[in-house]
Amino acid sequence: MTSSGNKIKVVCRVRPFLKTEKTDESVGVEANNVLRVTNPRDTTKDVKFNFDSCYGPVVGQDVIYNNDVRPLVETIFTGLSATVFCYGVTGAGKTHTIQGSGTEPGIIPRAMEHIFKHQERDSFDYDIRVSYYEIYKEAVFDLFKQRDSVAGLPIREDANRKIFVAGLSEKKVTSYEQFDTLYQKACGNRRTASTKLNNHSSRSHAILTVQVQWKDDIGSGKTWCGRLHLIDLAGSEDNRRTENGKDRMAESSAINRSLFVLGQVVEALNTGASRIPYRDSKMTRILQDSLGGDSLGMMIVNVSPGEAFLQDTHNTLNFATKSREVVNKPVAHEVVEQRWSVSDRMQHHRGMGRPMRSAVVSCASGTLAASSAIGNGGVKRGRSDGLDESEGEDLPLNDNGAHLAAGARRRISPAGGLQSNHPDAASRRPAPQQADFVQKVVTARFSEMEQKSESASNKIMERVEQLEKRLNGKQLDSNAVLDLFTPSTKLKTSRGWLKHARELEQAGHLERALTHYEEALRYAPGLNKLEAHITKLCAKIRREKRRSSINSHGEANVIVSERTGSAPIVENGMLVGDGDDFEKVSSMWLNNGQDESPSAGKGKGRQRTLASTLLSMVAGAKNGDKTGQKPQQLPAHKPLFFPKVMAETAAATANATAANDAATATATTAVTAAGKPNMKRVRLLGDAGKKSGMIQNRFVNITEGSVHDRQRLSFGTSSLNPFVVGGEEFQSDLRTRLETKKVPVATLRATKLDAKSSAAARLRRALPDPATPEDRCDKDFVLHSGDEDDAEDMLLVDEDSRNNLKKANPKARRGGRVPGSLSVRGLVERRMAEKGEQGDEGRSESWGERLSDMSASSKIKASPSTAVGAAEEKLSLGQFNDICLASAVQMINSGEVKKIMKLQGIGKRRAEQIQDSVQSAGPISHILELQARLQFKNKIILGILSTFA
Ligand SMILES: Nc1ncnc2c1ncn2[C@@H]1O[C@H](COP(=O)(O)OP(=O)(O)OP(=O)(O)O)[C@@H](O)[C@H]1O
Repeated sequence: MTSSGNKIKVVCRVRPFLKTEKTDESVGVEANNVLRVTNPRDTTKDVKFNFDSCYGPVVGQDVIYNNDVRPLVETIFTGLSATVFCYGVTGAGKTHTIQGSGTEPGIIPRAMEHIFKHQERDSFDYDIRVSYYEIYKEAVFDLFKQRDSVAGLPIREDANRKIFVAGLSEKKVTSYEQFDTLYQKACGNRRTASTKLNNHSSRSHAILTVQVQWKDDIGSGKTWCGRLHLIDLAGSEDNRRTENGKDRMAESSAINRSLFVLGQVVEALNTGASRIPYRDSKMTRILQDSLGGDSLGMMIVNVSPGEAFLQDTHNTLNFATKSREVVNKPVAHEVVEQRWSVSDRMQHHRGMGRPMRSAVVSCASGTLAASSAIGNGGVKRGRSDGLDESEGEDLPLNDNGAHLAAGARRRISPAGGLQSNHPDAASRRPAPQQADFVQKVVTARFSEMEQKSESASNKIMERVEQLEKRLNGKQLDSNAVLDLFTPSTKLKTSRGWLKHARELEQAGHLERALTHYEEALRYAPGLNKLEAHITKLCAKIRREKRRSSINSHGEANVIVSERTGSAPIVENGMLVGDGDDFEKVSSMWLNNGQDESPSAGKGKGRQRTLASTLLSMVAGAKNGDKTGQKPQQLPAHKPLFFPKVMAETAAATANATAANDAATATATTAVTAAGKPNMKRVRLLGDAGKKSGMIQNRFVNITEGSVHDRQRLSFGTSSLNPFVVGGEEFQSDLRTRLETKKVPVATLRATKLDAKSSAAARLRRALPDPATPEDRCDKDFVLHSGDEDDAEDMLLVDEDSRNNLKKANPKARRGGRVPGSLSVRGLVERRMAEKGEQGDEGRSESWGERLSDMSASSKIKASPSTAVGAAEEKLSLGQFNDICLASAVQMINSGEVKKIMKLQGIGKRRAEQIQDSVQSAGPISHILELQARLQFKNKIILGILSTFA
């Protein structure tokens, strides 16, 4: 016994070899308390284990009982609680030890006999009650009731934090015979099955609780209550050896899990952990008082002999050794008359009838005086299980798991009933001379408790009243409900959400996990770790979304993130914000414009133009548009990636009569630049010099839908590639990054030339052999930049490569398009050439007309559904290219209402509207417009948009 409590007593028992087993010397008892076991890792060596007692195979049931269990049973007559549990792997002899057989009765029958004999000897009037239940697959079942008719019973905690099984039947027993009848019947209800390792294997943990209650009518007049828990744990199983089928496996995993938790509880108790995981399994919850609680605890470790079980034996003994360190603080329990408890009040308030009126108060064992007992008036209930009166009286438990006893009154000397051999028994035995002192302590504690519970009760009542008022006034929102929860309920709820969140996260459902985590935080605000995890998870979700939406040009498609944010957030160089960020974004641009250095006067102008465009876009979006459609609601809870905002701006500027080319170009360029995860490009826009201007002109052409400069126009490749945007600083930065290979390979790879293109292959051959695939990507990227001049301007091609390029592609020298660049324009040309037509290179021809022309070409027109399918497939593979674009546009232009309906998941009328809208104008601007106005969700549309924007 330590100064602060009692260590759990650990007793080891080795069962004899069974007839079917091969005998050996691997396990043996060396002394009364030393067990020798062959080391499973090195069978030439032995390992020795020390326990309070060790019993070999020939030791009978009576020896163990009399030596170790009897003293513990005696302690219940001092108002203490005691627990004996058998632990070990399957087939090690737990049931034999605790239950025994007809010829060799185990601890339960011996303890009951002992209790009744004690009663006979004693002049006290003991009220003895038993309950017997099992935990099968994490559900509690009453073994005194028929298995089929009962559902799992809940485990609860009473006002004194005592664990009890709610609704469990309790039988009053007055003789051993009466108990035995009940017990034998109940044993038949227990789940057992035959496994390879045990013909009669227990599939559940079984707990018999004996409660002994008496009243001291001579001394203090108090009622005392002692309890004995006798537990047969199910054995841990190695399923490879048991060869369990599906049903047995399910049982086995529940058994193993609860035993694992038991191990964790012991570990936590030994290491002084702040949280002891009692609640992680029903079994540990029930054993809570016996493990580090206020019961006296004894563990019987059952081991099987023989080499075949060496590893199991070793594990069991290691666990048992650890368990020896667990310290309990036993207290004696007094049953007191109690006023209405908090839960009683609540019950009454809810109209659930009268509360019970007794409670158990614990007293530290060292200070408690022994009390004589006289039964008081009891609360009886009619029989519910068909048993006759002689079989035991069935009484309900109150919230505290206590009963009022009934019976005659007799006198006994306080210590008279104690015949303990237990070394600590004397010290725990209450001293009569301390009775007054104890009485005072108990009274003081009780009145303190009463006050506390009174004030808690009042608070709860107040809350309930508030809740009712609000419910009547229908003012209840979820936060109000939250207010009404007690802190512990909040914590429990939070834990529930957390548990689900973790499961979801593990299963890869990140977004659902996130909402669950957020719920958990709502119930338990201020959990820093949780907050940090949520932030991390958000970032992960965004990253994954971005990754999955990189198109073939390495550009991020328009991404709709589910996270909201009050301000634009820069993450990985990408701006993320919610719908309300329109103004913020525009003002940011405006500020940028104002902040431009004098050397970037032009840039400043552009920035301002862009800002005002954005503002007009915002106004347009908020006030509705010319078409008389309903004002568009900016998605409050659908945050937008920055590029989308920019894309909408581009659409607005393209359609606005007041918008000029410069504004359009700036907006479009900005869109492109913003679409890349490098905000430097955006900042550098103001510095863009001649080159930037040239590029802008291209955008003007593209956005306006006319072809000014065919030779320079190359859709979806270099012209739209943000890498070409920017001034010297950006370019040199890019070059450095390329040299150090820090440019994401995916980005570069996405711009790879079509391998089937012979022209591309020719060019590739002309270049020095790239050492790595990444290198090749670099080169391809360069080659695809449009022409040799562009490549040079971008500083991405070294001198040699440039010369090779010139040699391989004489056209490039003249500023012609690089062969193999499969642009839409190229396709148009090709189709026209096939048809024997000369393309009109005049400025008057609109891009829309050309695209329609192209759509009319047989290959694409032949099968619109195939084209759309191909587009979708390409998109899903991240290979969106010009052909996809053309196909998709063609599909929309072809006016297949049903297809639009299907793709957009919208109604027929809406689809017709879209079709009309598309048909009445050039495709590109309208795709953008539709995107902005109608909020297309389809990935093809988003793909198209990102290609243009
Ligand atoms: N001390 C003993 N003396 C004689 N026979 C024993 C002893 N201990 C165990 N046995 C026998 O060993 C076999 C397995 O014992 P038991 O069923 O008690 O194991 P268990 O640990 O309860 O297994 P499970 O966890 O699978 O229920 C039984 O046939 C039992 O009679």
